[in-house]
Amino acid sequence: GWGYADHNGPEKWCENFPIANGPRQSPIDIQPSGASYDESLKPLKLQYDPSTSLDILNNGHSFQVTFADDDDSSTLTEGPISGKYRLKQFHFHWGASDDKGSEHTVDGKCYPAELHLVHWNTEYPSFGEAASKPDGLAVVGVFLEIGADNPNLQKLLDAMDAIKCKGTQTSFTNFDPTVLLPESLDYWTYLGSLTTPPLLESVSWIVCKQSISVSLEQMKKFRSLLFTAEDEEACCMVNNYRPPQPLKDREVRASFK
Ligand SMILES: NS(=O)(=O)c1ccc(-n2ccn(-c3ccc(F)cc3F)c2=O)cc1
Ligand SMILES: [Zn+2]
Repeated sequence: GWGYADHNGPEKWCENFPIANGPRQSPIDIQPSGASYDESLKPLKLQYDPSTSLDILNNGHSFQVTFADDDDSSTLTEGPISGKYRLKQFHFHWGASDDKGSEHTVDGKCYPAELHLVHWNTEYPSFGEAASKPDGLAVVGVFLEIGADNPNLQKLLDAMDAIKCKGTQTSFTNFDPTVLLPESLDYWTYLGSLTTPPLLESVSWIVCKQSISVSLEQMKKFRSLLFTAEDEEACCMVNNYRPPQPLKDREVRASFK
């Protein structure tokens, strides 16, 4: 299966997923000077109900917190999108060292990690249906920057001992992902794709300009997770990011001046 190693990583994905070379692939390098301020863009409206958080899982590519999405308890509205999108899961991408790890970059600057909050358009009957539609998904991206210990990450970090290996999961309830958002919700937005296979071109990307902090010790905890299952030779879960892809015929809009 696909992964992030030399034999199965981003440069090889096109062999099984030809859309990897498609017209609206993600991530991209965001160049603020090339983004156009759009006064019609609304502030993001994120309304999350902590009782919808279900569990935390190591899926062999990242760790993700999954949410109950059978009603409109946790939604994203306004921003660059029309209609209502339900939160399905959030996860992270990170590096083996602090000089890399994010998927989006800003004028070529990499961050040590990037958070993705994945939502699907309730116009469609399910996540799976929405994932194949050009306006089916909306992902909010938040950069993590090395700094002070971030207490809002602690609950996630404490759960990591229980999900060290691929295929492990544990209950993860009463978590409000709002605590992971930066104080300013200024954002860049563009039309893109999932950044891992199946690389579907169904994502309205919303990348926050402001980052949140993560300490060096907290990053070490992320890097203690494993790509591998219990019965396999251990391989640290690091560098689980796709590099920036060609912008091609797309514009990036900014919600701020
Ligand atoms: N990194 S990201 O762009 O936020 C990202 C990358 C990949 C996924 N992803 C992987 C498999 N799926 C998926 C799961 C169930 C389904 F029915 C359809 C999917 F595409 C998915 O949404 C979800 C989010
Ligand atoms: Zn992601």
